[in-house]
Amino acid sequence: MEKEHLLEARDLTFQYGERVVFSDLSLELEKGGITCLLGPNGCGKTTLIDTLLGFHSPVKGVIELGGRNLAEMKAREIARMAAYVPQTHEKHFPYSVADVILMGRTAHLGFFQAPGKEDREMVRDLLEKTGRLSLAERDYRELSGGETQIVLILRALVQESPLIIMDEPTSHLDFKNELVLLEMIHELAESRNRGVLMSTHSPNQALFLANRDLSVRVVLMDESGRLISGTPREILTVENMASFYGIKAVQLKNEEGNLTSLFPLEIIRSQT
Ligand SMILES: Nc1ncnc2c1ncn2[C@@H]1O[C@H](COP(=O)(O)OP(=O)(O)OP(=O)(O)O)[C@@H](O)[C@H]1O
Repeated sequence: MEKEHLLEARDLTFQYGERVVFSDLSLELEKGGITCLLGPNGCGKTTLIDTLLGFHSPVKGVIELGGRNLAEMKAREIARMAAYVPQTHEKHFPYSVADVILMGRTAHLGFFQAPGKEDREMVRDLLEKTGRLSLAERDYRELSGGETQIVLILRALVQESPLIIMDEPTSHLDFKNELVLLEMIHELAESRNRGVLMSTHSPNQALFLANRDLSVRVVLMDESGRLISGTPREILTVENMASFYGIKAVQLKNEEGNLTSLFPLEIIRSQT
């Protein structure tokens, strides 16, 4: 059966001035599929995400979102197709948490239309369902890093777009909330057929999702513009950890022999 692409990037090249961050990169994101973007600090994960969302223009290549050329789409059209959870978020105004989440509904409203009762109920239901109702009236500016991240994820969920793109969504989350988010991603992909792209520093998250029978792909980048992609088992090898991160890692497997995690042991120091 032909897979349904939500996003297709072909031969993308991006550079800041003279510095090429990635070149001739191709990527497809499908309904029900999860793509984990991994790579060392500064390799270009955020830059790639920003390019896929139209915040940066590639110097070469084409991005199609929902079958349309991204370069010709308006911000509101992009937001209906793809929700975005940023890594950082400026907090200038004294909005309540409920109001910040409500902003996720903007893509569905007319130009001068205010959110209605149904939109507010949707936000309330989501806060209740996720056990965060106590946050609803808090001043968004006063939230901790982890609470902010949760609110930005909830804002993306009410946007109800077929694709969700998250930039290191677990960077501030505690052990339990990391699992809560992974369960949410699982539900989004499996039950709601959404596509998910997330950058992460934890290869184990890709393995966690893949071991739950989801369609998971890993894209591994490095600072020299090298990029490989495949299933978590194909990409998360000891050899690739040495080659892309310069570390010696061990693979841990469960009783069934499935790879469950990678553990970094030591830095590989050159012999010279
Ligand atoms: N606006 C900019 N102008 C010039 N160079 C930039 C700009 N933003 C990022 N860079 C550089 O581009 C490279 C890729 O940065 P990017 O933030 O995409 O990496 P990353 O993989 O997301 O990093 P991290 O894992 O640390 O979040 C880095 O070398 C960074 O210093």
